[in-house]
Amino acid sequence: MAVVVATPTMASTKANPGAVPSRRLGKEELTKTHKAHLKKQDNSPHAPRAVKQPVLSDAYPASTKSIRELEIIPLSELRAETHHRGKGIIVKAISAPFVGAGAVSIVEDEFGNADKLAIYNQADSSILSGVPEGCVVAVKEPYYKNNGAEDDFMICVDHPSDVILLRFTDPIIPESLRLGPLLKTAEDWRNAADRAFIEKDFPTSVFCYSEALEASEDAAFKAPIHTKRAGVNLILGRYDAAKADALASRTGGPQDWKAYYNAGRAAYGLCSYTESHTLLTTALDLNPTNANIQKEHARCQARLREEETGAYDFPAMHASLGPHAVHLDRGSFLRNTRVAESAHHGRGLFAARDLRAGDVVFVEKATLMPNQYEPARASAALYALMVRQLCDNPSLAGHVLGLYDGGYERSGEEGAVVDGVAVVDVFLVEAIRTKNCFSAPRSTLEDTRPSVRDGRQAKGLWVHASRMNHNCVANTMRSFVGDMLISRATRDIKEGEELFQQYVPVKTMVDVRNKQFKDGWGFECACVLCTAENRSPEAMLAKRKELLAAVEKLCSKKMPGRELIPDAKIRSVDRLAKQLEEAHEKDVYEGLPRLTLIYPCNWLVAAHRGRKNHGKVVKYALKVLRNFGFKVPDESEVWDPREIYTKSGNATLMTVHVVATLRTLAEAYEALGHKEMAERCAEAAEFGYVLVTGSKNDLTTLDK
Ligand SMILES: C[S@@+](CC[C@H](N)C(=O)[O-])C[C@H]1O[C@@H](n2cnc3c(N)ncnc32)[C@H](O)[C@@H]1O
Repeated sequence: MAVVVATPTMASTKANPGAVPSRRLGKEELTKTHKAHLKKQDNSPHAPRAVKQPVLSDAYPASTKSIRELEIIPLSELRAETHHRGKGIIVKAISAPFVGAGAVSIVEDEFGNADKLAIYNQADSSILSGVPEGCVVAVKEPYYKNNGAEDDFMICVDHPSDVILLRFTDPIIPESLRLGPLLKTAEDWRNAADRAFIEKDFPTSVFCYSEALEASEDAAFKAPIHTKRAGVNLILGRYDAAKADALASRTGGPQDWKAYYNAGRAAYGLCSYTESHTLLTTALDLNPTNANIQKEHARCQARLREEETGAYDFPAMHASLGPHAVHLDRGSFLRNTRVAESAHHGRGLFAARDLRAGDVVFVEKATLMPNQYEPARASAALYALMVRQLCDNPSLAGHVLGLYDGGYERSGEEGAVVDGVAVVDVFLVEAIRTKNCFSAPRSTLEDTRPSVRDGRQAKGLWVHASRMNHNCVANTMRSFVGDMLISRATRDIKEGEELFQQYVPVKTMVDVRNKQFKDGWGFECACVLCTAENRSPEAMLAKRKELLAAVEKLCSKKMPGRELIPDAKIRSVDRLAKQLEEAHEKDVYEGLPRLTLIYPCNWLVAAHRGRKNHGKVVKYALKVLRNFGFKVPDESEVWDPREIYTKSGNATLMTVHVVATLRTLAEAYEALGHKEMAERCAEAAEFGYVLVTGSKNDLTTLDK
C-alpha cells in the first residue's frame, strides 16, 4: 500500500464546544455533497492511501467498554467537540464510503437523523476500511467534531476498536435499522463468501464466512468453512485468526493434516517457529509424502537453526535484496542477550555470555517494517502497519505494547479483546513508535558506498533491539540487511554487562547532542563521554565551538580530494587544530574521544594524502583514531592496530570513518615501506568493516 501523510484536521473555533449544535446539515444536503465527493474519488487500486498520523498532544484513550454497557444515544444528542464517555451510537451506512485518509460514510440512526461518520486507521484487511452501504455499525464513546463551517459536523473515530461492525441479526440493532438478514441460510452466506473470494474481496469473504458459521449448528458443514476462512485469513495476514480457524476445522480424521498445515503456516507468519514446527510435524505425521508440508517443515527447521546457532549466510541475504524484497525469511538469534532492569533507565539489554569484539550480539528480524524508504512517508507507513498488525494479530500486543511509551497514560486495557476486537489506542501506538523505532537503510553495506548515500531509510520496529539503552560510546553497533538487524560487539564485553547502542550518530557538541536526546527520547545521556564533557566549563565548550567553526569556515566544510592544497592553508588548519587540541583539558579527555578534533584531523589527513606526504598522513591518521577514543602510540612506537578494538578501553566510538582511516593508514605505511604495519592496518580495517556492515565484506565498496 502506498502511503501519504494527511495533515490532521484542526478543531474549529466556530463550534460551541460541549453544546448540541443549533444547526447542522440535513440528510439531503449531506447526501448530495457526499455523492459529489464520491464522483471525484480515485478508485484505482494503486491510488496512494493517506494515513492520519495522530498528534500526541490531542491524545484521548480508546474505549474499553463493551457496546452493551453504553447508553445508546440518538445522533441529535451529539455535542460539539466532545468525547461522549459512557455513550454509544448505532447507525446504518446509507451511502457508499468515500475513502481517503479515512473512510467517510453518511449514516442514519433509528430516528432518521443523518450525519457524517469518518472512520480512520482501519486496515485494508478490515471491512470497516470502507463500510459497505446497508451495514450497521456501533461507535463507542464517539467524538463529534466541527469541520469548520458552522453547521458542518462529523463523528470522528480514531481508535479502530471504537467502531464495531454489527452482525445483521444482532439484537442490539434497533428495529427500524434492522433489515433482517440479507441472506437467509448458512449456505447462502457460504456461497456469498465464495463469490467474494473469487472477486478477491477478502474482507467481505471473511465477513460472509463468519455469518455462515453463525447461521449453522452443523459441525460437518462448519469444518470446511473454517478451513476456507483460515485460507482467507492467511492471505490477509491475520495469522491469529487463521490459526484459530485452522485448528477449529479439525474433524479427528486423517484429513486433519490440512488443519495442522494451515495452523503451522499461520504460526510461521507470527514468527512462532517452535509452535509452527510442532504443528507442521503433526501435519507431516498424518501426510508424510505431501511435498508442500515437507517444504514448509524444512523452512521452519531452517529458522529454528538460525535462532539456535546464529549462523547466517550473509552474502546470500544481501544477494536476495531487491526493491520488492526487503523482508528476509530468516529467524532471530537472541540467545547471547537477556532483558533486565537497567541502572540507566527501565529495562535494558544485557550480555548473557562473554562476547569478543566483532562477535554477533544478536540478529533480529523486524517485528514490523514496511517497505517504504521515502523519508517523508516512512514514519506514517510504520505507524499504519503497527495499527494494522495490532488489530489483525492481537497476540502481537504482548510484544509491542510492552515497549516503553515515553510516559503515555494507559488505560491498562490496551490489547484486551472487547466486543470481539482488540482494543487499539492509536496514540499509544504512536507514542511507542516514536520512542522505539529505528531508521534502516535497505543495506548498510550499500549505504557505505559514497555514491549511494541518498538518505533513503525505512522505519521499523525491532522489539528486542528496542530494549537497548543509548550510550554515545556504545559497546555494540547495528547494521541492516533488509529487515534484519545485526548487532555486533565493538569491544570485548563481559557476561552481565549492559549492552548499549547509539540511538543516532552522535553529534560533536555535548550540549547539541543532549538536546537531541532530550527532545527525541526524553533523557540526558550520562555516558562516560557526556559526563566528562559536562565537567568542562562552558567557556571551554564555547572556545571549542569557536575554533571548530573557524576550521569549518576555512575549509568550507569540505574534504580535500586529490587536488593539491596550498601549504599556507594546511598550516592555518594545522594551527587551528593545535589550538583546538589545547582546548581539550587533559583531565577531562584522558582516554576519551575528542569529537571536535575529528573533522580538522581528517581534513589534514586528506590534504597530506593529496600531497603524497605519507609521514604526515600517518601522523594525522593516528590522531583521528585517537580522537575516536582508540589507544594509539606515539608516531615512532611499534604497535598492533588489530588490537585497537580489544585494548582501547571502554570509551571508543566506532564508525565507518575509523575503517576509512585504517585503510588510509595502511596505504601510507605501504608507501613508506612498512609492509607489516600496512598489513596490520588493512586487517584492522577489514575487521572494523565487519562491525559496520554486519558481515565480512569487500572494503573496496568504500571506493565506489
Ligand atoms: C527504546 S527505549 C529503551 C528501553 C527502555 N529502557 C525500556 O525500559 O524499555 C528508549 C527510552 O529509554 C530511555 N533511555 C535510553 N537510553 C538512556 C540513557 N542512556 N539514559 C537514560 N534513559 C535512557 C529513554 O527514556 C528513551 O526514551
